[in-house]
Amino acid sequence: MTAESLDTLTPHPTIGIAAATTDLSKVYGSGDTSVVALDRVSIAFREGEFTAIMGPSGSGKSTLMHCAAGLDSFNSGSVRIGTTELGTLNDRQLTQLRRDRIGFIFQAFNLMPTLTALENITLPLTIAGRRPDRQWLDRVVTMVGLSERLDHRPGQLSGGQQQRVAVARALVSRPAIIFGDEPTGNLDSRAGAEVLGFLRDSVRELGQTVVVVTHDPVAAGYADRVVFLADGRLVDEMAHPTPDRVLDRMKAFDARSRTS
Ligand SMILES: Nc1ncnc2c1ncn2[C@@H]1O[C@H](COP(=O)(O)OP(=O)(O)OP(=O)(O)O)[C@@H](O)[C@H]1O
Repeated sequence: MTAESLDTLTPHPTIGIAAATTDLSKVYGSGDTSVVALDRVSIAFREGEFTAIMGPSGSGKSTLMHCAAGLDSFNSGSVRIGTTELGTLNDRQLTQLRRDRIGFIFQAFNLMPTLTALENITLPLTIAGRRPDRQWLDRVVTMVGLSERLDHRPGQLSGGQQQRVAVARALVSRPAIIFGDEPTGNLDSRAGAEVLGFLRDSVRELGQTVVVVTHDPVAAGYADRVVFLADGRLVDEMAHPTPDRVLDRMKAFDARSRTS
């Protein structure tokens, strides 16, 4: 094969990529007490793909997510959302980008207790001074099964329902990417499965890009691919994961780290 024909097979690096990091490094502290949380991590999150980030405790999962989502600063390398390099933005622009282009789902739901489910879902749009697209809002609310609960406040909803409100809130502004930090960590397995099912539906039916950090092989089984971190480095990747295969891979890492 000629170099020319090879080149035509190589996808353009920005097309179809919702977010990417290149040689991303993050160090906490300085001197003897410094910790390298991320060590030159390069990863791309393709549009319309569901990625799970896994790895042992302290391997850098949350740090990677926070840096990729513009929630945390980094020491070197670069992060982009779509074609926007985060390093070129000032604080105001970064806040705006997070608000308009990124959806967040946290373990602790982070809903406003005094607002109804509907008001919570539309809050990012209200803050941005945008009107909800009624059809889209209806589609999102129906997809997460909240049509009958829109007037309820978070305190009147189960944990699973509250997280579904958070999923709808993340989806409603049609962000370039949704980041979830242990989004099912506070839910029982049934409610967790529902929330993960909705996230997967949003990828399949709405073309949403989703990235979640998780410890749970069952949760990772909902993703299109799993990336594994260890000691701040990307060490492995698995396409079309199943919980059993993910568990086997994690056991293999554990065995290797015990013998090294
Ligand atoms: N604010 C901080 N100050 C100092 N060190 C930190 C800070 N936050 C994280 N670290 C360190 O950076 C490394 C990566 O942490 P991180 O929270 O990203 O890992 P994680 O894989 O998400 O862990 P877990 O699964 O336990 O949540 C760890 O060694 C951690 O102790």
